[in-house]
Amino acid sequence: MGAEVCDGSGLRVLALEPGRWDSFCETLTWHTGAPAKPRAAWAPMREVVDYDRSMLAYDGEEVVGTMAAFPLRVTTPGGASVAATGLTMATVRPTHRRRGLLKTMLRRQADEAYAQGEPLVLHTVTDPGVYRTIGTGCATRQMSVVIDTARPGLSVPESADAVVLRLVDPESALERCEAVYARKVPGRPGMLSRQPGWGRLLIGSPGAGAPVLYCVTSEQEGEFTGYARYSVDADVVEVLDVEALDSASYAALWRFLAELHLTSRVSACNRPLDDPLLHLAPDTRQCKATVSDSLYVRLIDVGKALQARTYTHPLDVVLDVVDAFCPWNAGRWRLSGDAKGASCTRTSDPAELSLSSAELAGAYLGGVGLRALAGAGKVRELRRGALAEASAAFRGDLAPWLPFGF
Ligand SMILES: CC(=O)SCCNC(=O)CCNC(=O)[C@H](O)C(C)(C)COP(=O)(O)OP(=O)(O)OC[C@H]1O[C@@H](n2cnc3c(N)ncnc32)[C@H](O)[C@@H]1OP(=O)(O)O
Repeated sequence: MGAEVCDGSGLRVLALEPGRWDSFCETLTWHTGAPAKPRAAWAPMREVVDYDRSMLAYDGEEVVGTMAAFPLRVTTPGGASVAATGLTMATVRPTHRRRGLLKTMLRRQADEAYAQGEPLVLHTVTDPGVYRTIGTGCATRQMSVVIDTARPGLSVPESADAVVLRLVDPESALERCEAVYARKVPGRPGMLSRQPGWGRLLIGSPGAGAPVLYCVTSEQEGEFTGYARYSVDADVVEVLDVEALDSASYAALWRFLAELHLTSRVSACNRPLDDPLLHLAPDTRQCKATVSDSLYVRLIDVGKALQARTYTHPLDVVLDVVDAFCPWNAGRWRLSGDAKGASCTRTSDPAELSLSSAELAGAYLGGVGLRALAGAGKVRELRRGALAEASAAFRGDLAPWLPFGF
């Protein structure tokens, strides 16, 4: 990545050199006012960051902007695994804000992704309104759930009694946990495959004062079938993650968490909106759930992106896309697809639905209905019936979900 002058005042954007990782992390902490972390806490990220695509912005010799990039693969509806750069840790020094620096960095990312044939970029963001200005849409939501375990226990199927649970050191079980996770990834849109360093990064490094992380694993007939990782804070079980290959193991793991001695609540901050967990509680009000936005998607190449997923019902529709930030996407596209595959090509046929790239990105993984967006005036139906057809075809059976932050 070469240098670029941002606004004629000497600002430059350069690729992050590997030797500057520590200063990158310290700068972003300083820019956001977040509590400082020791260098060791950031170290595992070194292994998974894409240095060529990560950026530092300079004013003279002074660093005034940061953006980290991670090479990721995301599951789309239908189970395809699509390469996509994940962008995060985007900060601009308070003295340099509102001068277009973030937009310059995102412009570089979009151009580079397009040149490399990547159909999407992914974002986790702290200010969605700012990212909306470049056409990103919120494509997944997550549920934070607190279960009152002082009330009746979870109602698990009898098959859970045959599941063998073991309490193990998270590090020693890491490889087997990652293998289970990898098998889950194609099954739900929004899930990211993890390159080796990510697993290590998630469980963190034990440090003085850090809560102890436990891992309970499940087995059936000698086969490793799942895991839950958690810590305990007073009477609350704080769940990091739970994955299982079958419903009996899943129920057994949650029952274990709910029955830990001297605890009265289980708190899991990131679960899919349609988590079967909600159906394990005998009393619906035992689970207090709150929903928040999670993964943001920017469609870099509308044609390639819409072809990289399948559609729940047969669909043939002409979309008129409004896209100021990636103008190569703007205009009409004929999208034809079904549960087996899709084609999306340029057309001069009359438009049947009109929407912005941000709305299309929000609906892309199947979590947001086009009809709901139309109800808010964000999608216009130009052929009667096109909205209902497209909305049903875009939606899927499972809620898309981003299982871990990047
Ligand atoms: C998940 C993570 O990224 S972790 C990092 C956490 N990040 C932070 O805590 C960020 C703290 N804030 C910042 O660093 C900066 O304010 C940023 C990165 C959000 C914005 O950087 P800037 O360089 O100021 O943004 P830039 O000038 O490029 O503006 C981009 C667009 O957002 C809009 N915008 C920027 N800041 C604001 C704001 N505070 N309020 C409303 N709109 C805003 C701009 O108007 C512009 O839109 P436009 O082109 O349509 O006018």
